[in-house]
This record gives sequence, C-alpha cells and structure tokens, in this order.
Amino acid sequence: MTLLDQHCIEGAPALGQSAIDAALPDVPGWSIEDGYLRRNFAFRDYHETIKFVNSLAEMVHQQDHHPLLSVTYKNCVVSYHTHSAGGALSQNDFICAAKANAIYALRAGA
Ligand SMILES: C[C@H](O)[C@H](O)[C@H]1CNC2=NC(N)=NC(=O)C2=N1
Repeated sequence: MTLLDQHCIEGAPALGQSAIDAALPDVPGWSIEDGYLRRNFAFRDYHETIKFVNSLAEMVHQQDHHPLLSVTYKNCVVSYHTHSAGGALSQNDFICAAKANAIYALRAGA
C-alpha cells in the first residue's frame, strides 16, 4: 500500500533510521532537518500560498496529524514530527508528507 492510500493512526511509534531512509524516496522534496521531516513549497503569490495552506489544513484535520507551518508571501515550509512519539518521526509524518505533495501537484497552473 502506498503512503497516499494510508491514514494516520493514533500513537504511531517512532521509526528507526533504516525505516526513515527507506521512506524518504517516497516523499520527493522532503528532507530531515533539525529532527523534522521538512519541505518548502513555493508559489506564484500569496493567494496561491494561502490556497495551499487551506487545502493542507483540511487534509491534516482529516488525518488528525498537525505540522508546524511557516507561511510567507511565496513559500510555505511544512515541518513534521510526531508529538506522541516524543518528537521522533513516525509513519504518520510520511503519510502526511505524501498527501501534501499530492495537494501541491494538483494546484492550478502546476
Ligand atoms: C489525539 C490525537 O491523535 C493527537 O493529539 C494528535 C493530534 N495531532 C498531532 N500532530 C502531530 N504532529 N503529532 C501528534 O502526535 C499529534 N497527535
């Protein structure tokens, strides 16, 4: 089952380094920074940025898995870790990263 087909689960355990290394190629554009799974999404203007943020917010509510967002005029940096796993990375982070990529790929003019 691909990441896109999966739904976040409550209490997902921390992934080990080999699982993280194996999952990273499935979420193009994302990397590990400061212990977070992180990607910068770039847009034409603030309107496009906010449209993405709104779609992302809908998805993360459905998944009940919430990222740290840094929103500026043409960029949105999405940072994920899992609070309930003590700030480690879990499968939930990779599931939401894949869904964020899908939302970004569907934006107008992409
Ligand atoms: C009960 C509910 O599943 C939790 O509070 C959710 C909400 N959103 C969350 N978001 C993130 N990033 N990590 C969590 O552990 C988490 N837990």
